[in-house]
Amino acid sequence: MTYIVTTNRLTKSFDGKEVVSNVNMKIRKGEIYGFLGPNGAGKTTVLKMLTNLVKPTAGEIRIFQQPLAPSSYELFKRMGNMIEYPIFYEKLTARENLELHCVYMGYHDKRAIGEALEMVNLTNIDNKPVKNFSLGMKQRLGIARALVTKPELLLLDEPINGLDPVGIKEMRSLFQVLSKEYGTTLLISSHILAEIEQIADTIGVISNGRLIEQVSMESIRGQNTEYIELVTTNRNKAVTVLEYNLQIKNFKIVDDNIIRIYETGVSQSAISKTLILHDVEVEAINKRTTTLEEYFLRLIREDNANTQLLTSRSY
Ligand SMILES: Nc1ncnc2c1ncn2[C@@H]1O[C@H](COP(=O)(O)OP(=O)(O)OP(=O)(O)O)[C@@H](O)[C@H]1O
Repeated sequence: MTYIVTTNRLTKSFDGKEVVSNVNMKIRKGEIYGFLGPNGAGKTTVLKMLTNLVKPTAGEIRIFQQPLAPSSYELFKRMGNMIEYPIFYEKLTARENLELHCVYMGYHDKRAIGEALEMVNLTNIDNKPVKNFSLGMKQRLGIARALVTKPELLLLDEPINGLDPVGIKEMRSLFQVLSKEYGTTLLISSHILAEIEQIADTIGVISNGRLIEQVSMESIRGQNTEYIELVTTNRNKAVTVLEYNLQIKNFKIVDDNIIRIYETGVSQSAISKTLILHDVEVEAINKRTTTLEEYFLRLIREDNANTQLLTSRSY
C-alpha cells in the first residue's frame, strides 16, 4: 500500500493547550480522504502542519514517503492547497493571480492557467479584477490556484464553502476526476457530510484534537443498517403492540414519539396494519438507512461523553 501522507503522533499545543493530540493519519495514493470534525476540533491546524504553516509541537509527518521539514521545498512543489479563506491580489485578474502563483512555485507551463480556470468553470471573467468577484468565484479561483501546478497531493479546507448547489455539484465531479482519472490524492475537510459521503474513499474523524476514527467509506456503508422509523403519538402502547403482538425485540426508542425498528423479518405494512388494528395512531412510518451524518454524530457524542468522564475523573 502506498501512503502519500502519514503522520505519527502529530501534536500541536498553543499556549500550553494541546489542540491536536497524537494524530496518526494515513492517506493512500489517489484516494479522496474526507476529514471531518466539529468546529474547533483541530482540522485546520492539522492541514497547516501538513503545509508548513504551523510547526508541530511533537510528532512526525511523512509526505510522499519522505519526512517533511520546513526546508522540504521539493515536496511542497508537488502539493497544492487551499486553507482557510483564500487571499488574492485583489486588483489583479484571476489569470494574473495564477501567473504570480506559478512564478512563485517555479512552474512554467503557461497553458496550465487556462486549463485550471476551465476546470473550476471560471469563464467569462475577462479582465475583471478579483475584488469584483463573488464569494463563490473566489472559492473557485482558490481551488484553481491549488491545482494549477498539477499537484500530486491536494489539501483543501472546506472547499465548497460559499458555493451554490450547481457549484457544489461541479466541484464534486472535479474532485472525482482528479482522483480517479489523474491519480491525485485529495485531503478534503468539510462540514457538509452529505457531500463527503458521496465522494470520499476514506474518512478521518477528529474530535477534541484526537483522530477518533479512520475508516473506509465502504466499511461504513457495510455497517449502514436499514430500519423502519415509526412516528406515533402513543409510544408506550406502540411498544406493547410491537413486543407482544408482533414479537419484535430489536427496536430502539429514539424520541418521545419515534421508534426505530431494526427487525428484518417483519414488513412495514404488517407493522402498520397491526398498530392501527390496536388503535395506535401512526403519524408516519418509513424505511430509512443510517447515514454518514448519524455515524459521525454518534462518534462525536461518544467522544464528548468519554472526554467528560476523563475530565471529571482527573479532578
Ligand atoms: N494560532 C492559534 N493560537 C491559539 N489557538 C489556536 C490557534 N489556531 C487554532 N487555535 C485553537 O486550536 C483549536 C483548533 O482549531 P482549528 O482551527 O484547527 O479547528 P477546526 O477543526 O479547523 O475548526 P473549524 O471547523 O471551526 O475551522 C481551536 O480551539 C482554536 O481556537
